[in-house]
This record gives sequence, C-alpha cells and structure tokens, in this order.
Amino acid sequence: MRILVLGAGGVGGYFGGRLAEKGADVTFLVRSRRKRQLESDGLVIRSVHGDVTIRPKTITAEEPVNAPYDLVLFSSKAYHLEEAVRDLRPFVGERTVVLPLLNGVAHYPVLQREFGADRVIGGLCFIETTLNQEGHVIQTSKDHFVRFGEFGQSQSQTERIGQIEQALGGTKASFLLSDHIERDIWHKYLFIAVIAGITTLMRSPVGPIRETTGGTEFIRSVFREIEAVMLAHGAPLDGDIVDRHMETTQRMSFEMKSSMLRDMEKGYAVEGAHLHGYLLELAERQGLEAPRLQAIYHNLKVYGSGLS
Ligand SMILES: NC(=O)C1=CN([C@@H]2O[C@H](COP(=O)(O)OP(=O)(O)OC[C@H]3O[C@@H](n4cnc5c(N)ncnc54)[C@H](OP(=O)(O)O)[C@@H]3O)[C@@H](O)[C@H]2O)C=CC1
Ligand SMILES: CC(C)(CO)C(=O)C(=O)O
Repeated sequence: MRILVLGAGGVGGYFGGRLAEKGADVTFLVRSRRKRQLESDGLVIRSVHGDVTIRPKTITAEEPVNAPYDLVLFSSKAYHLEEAVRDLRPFVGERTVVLPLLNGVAHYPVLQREFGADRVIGGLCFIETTLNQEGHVIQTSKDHFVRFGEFGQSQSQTERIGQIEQALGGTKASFLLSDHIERDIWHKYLFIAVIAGITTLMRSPVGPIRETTGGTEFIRSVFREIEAVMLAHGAPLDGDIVDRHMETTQRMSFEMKSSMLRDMEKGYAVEGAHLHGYLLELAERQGLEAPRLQAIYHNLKVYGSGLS
C-alpha cells in the first residue's frame, strides 16, 4: 500500500516515521524548508519508545505527481487546512482514502467536500510529540496510538479498512481499528478542548491546575460545560465520558502539557478557532451559555492577536 503522509511535524513525522521504520512504502508531502531539513538530517525521532533516524521519501506540491496514493495520513494543523487540502489534491485518486489525525471535528466537512465523503475515514491520535529547533521529532508520552475507522451506520469492516489495518499494523506505535470512530472522535474532542483549554488559560501543566484547592472541581465543571454543548449538538457521547476523562486527568503526570500549550510557549499559532471557537458556534446555535469556554477562547484570541 502506498502511503502519503501530509506534514512531517510532531504527529505526521512520528506516525509516518514508525511506518517507514517497519518498511512500509511511505512518502512525506512536505513544504520546501522541511524537505531540505529531512534531506540533510533525515527524519530523526527521539522517543521514549525508541529512537530512530530514517532517510524518508519526500515530495513537495511543486514536484510532478507520481500517481495517486492508496492512503493519506493527514496531519497539518487546522489553520493550514485550506492550503494543505489544495496541495494534496493532485495526489488523491479515485481509490485514495484520507485518514485525518487533527484534533477536533471541524476539518471533516472541509475534507469531505474537497475529496468526497466516501474517501474520508475517521481518525484521531493520542500522543505527546513535538518538533525541536533542529526539526527532530521529540515524543514523550506512554500513549502513542492512532484510532481509525469507517464512518456510517454499518460500522462494518469494509474490505478497504481491513487492508488499511493490515498496512498500518506491526509498527512500534499502535494503529487501532475502531467500530465507533465518530464517538471516539467526539470523546477525544471533549478531552482536548478541556485539557488544551485549561492549560493555555492557566499557562500551566495539568498538575498545578488539578492540585490547587478547587482545581479538580473546576476541571470537572469545564468538562460538564463542553459536554452539554456537544450533547445539545447531537454528538454521540457516552453517559460516563466525563467521569472517564476525569480519571484520565487525575492519572496524567504533574508536568503534562497539551500540544497547544507547548505551541504557545514557542510563540506559534494555535488552533483556538478550530477547537474552542467552533464549540462556541455550536453553543450559540443551541442558545447555550458557555462562560468557561468563552474565557478559554478569549484568552486564545488575545494570545493570537499578539503574534506577528
Ligand atoms: N503534537 C501532539 O502532541 C498532538 C497533536 N495533535 C493534533 O495533530 C495535528 C498536527 O499537530 P502537530 O503534528 O503537533 O503539528 P506540527 O505543527 O508539529 O506539524 C504540522 C506539519 O504540517 C505541515 N504542513 C502544513 N501545511 C502543509 C502543506 N500545505 N503541505 C505539507 N505540509 C504542511 C507543517 O509543515 P511546515 O514545517 O512546512 O510548517 C508541519 O510540519 C493538530 O491538529 C494537533 O492538534 C493531536 C494529538 C497530539
Ligand atoms: C492531550 C493530547 C496530548 C493527547 O494526545 C493531545 O491531543 C494534545 O496535546 O494535542
């Protein structure tokens, strides 16, 4: 199976790198600066699950297209979505399947409109990973998995999803096939909206937020507020998801930071409009008040307004 990874950042570099490490046919669709970096140093992964340096196959949107790919792992940031979709267009053929790894949900209609709903499957990932100054992938979490699956009522194991599962199997990371990917995506969205929201609002890792008096109750109240917005919109959340996410939050290391906070610390753009702004749109449509979400998003907008 020919796999194209759009973006060789923290997420795409890591999961694409793990696939290349096991010998899968992987090409990275990158922009020219990243291409030069990968050609000179290789794709360097420093991970708690083992280091590896790969000499990756790379291509840019300016180069001649070498036929469609079977599977695309789509891993740009949300604020690069439009440009990334445009650059990807020539690489997508009749039978190409696009598997997005972005946080949130607002990218799905864009991808489905551009490539056709039947070419886009569901995906998410749990991992802590980032690029350092040298462009090396620094991966620090115990969790490093992708969940993927077909959308739709049948939830059946289609032939193509079986082939994708086989192609993604056998790496040091986990690629897990899900029978209920839409629910999984919303669960992850709830988790990241809260964890990215509170860590950026407080400019703090999870530990101090959680362990300061009233912190746990505050975190639960943010989960409840965002859960209410999602449920009013019709998101397929499990009844006990807030309890489960709270347990995960209690188990997380004291120093755990969301990728959004790490990006903020580097002075990079953040995906506030895509994650929290979109939730506020949903709240408004449903006539719901969401004051905590509003504070989170306002903080992100103020941060964004200071970026050059
Ligand atoms: N990092 C993490 O721990 C986690 C991140 N996520 C989510 O995964 C998604 C990706 O995040 P992450 O990997 O951290 O982000 P990064 O910024 O590290 O990587 C994104 C990459 O996309 C590339 N890119 C952007 N536009 C294009 C384009 N047109 N063509 C080719 N490449 C392009 C960028 O390349 P360039 O170098 O040229 O700018 C960059 O390397 C986000 O939605 C994030 O929320 C989810 C779970 C965990
Ligand atoms: C919370 C976490 C680390 C889980 O993958 C994440 O998605 C992020 O920080 O963007």
